[in-house]
Amino acid sequence: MIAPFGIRLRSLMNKRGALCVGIDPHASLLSAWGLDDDARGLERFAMTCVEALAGQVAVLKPQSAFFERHGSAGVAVLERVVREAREAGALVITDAKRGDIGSTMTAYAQAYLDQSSPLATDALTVNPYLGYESLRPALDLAAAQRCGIFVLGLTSNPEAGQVQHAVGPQGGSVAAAIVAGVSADNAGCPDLGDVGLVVGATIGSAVTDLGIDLAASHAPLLAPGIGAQGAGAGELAKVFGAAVRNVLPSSSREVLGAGPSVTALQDAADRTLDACRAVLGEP
Ligand SMILES: O=C(O)c1cc(=O)[nH]c(=O)n1[C@@H]1O[C@H](COP(=O)(O)O)[C@@H](O)[C@H]1O
Repeated sequence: MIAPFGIRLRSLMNKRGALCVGIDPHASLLSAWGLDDDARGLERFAMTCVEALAGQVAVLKPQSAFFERHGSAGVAVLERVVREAREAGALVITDAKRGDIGSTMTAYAQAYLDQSSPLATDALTVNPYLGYESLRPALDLAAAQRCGIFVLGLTSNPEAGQVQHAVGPQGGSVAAAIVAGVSADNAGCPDLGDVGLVVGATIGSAVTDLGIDLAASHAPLLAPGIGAQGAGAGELAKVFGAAVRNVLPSSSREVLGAGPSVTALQDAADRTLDACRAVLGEP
């Protein structure tokens, strides 16, 4: 039987280095690559990313919205991207940030995590702000299918603190309550668990300010915000402190902007990985 997601992720981070490249086919990037903003351009763009990077980086993270905006033809491209990236040896996190009442969450979980679904992936980003327990159907199906879940914790957008830093009735922040839920689900894992957290590389001192112990959660820590949103590898040590070993830095636009040349994309990913390694150390 396939190993649980956290074990597969650690093993690939050790082998290929801790880097996730996001496949975010913005209209402006399609244009910069000389492609039309339609499903054919999308397919060319996304499959070039797969060709360049799926055999090289540990994780690829296609962002569903950029595929959905091309309708059913775009979703068909997403299916192909996820399938072929996995076949080429990368782990795939589908970034769809799903979140709904539990009964609907079951259907989202089946769409992405049931390994017989056309959209079957290794891990899914989810939004816990309907309450952590609303995610339970996805957490359960992920565990049964040896998949991962990445729960939004402290996101990289500037307005995130309005909700995530807010103090709840028990006196702790909303984000700390989400991290507590993740920690409970990963309890007993010796290293990385299957339930990750999304913590932006742009958030400065929020983790320490809110008294959050990320290392104790055993969560893989997906850290977007490297590059286009202004964070560099240098921010990682400051944001994550003792948890840096569990960080999976993520960059989309900065790497994608190097295309459409396959070798230029590979070099850009290598440069980002080298910069992160200088901070995170060798795995
Ligand atoms: O879940 C994410 O990946 C995510 C969380 C977050 O807090 N901030 C964030 O930017 N992202 C995603 O990361 C990608 C942005 O990457 P850049 O182009 O490198 O800025 C987009 O797909 C975002 O949806």
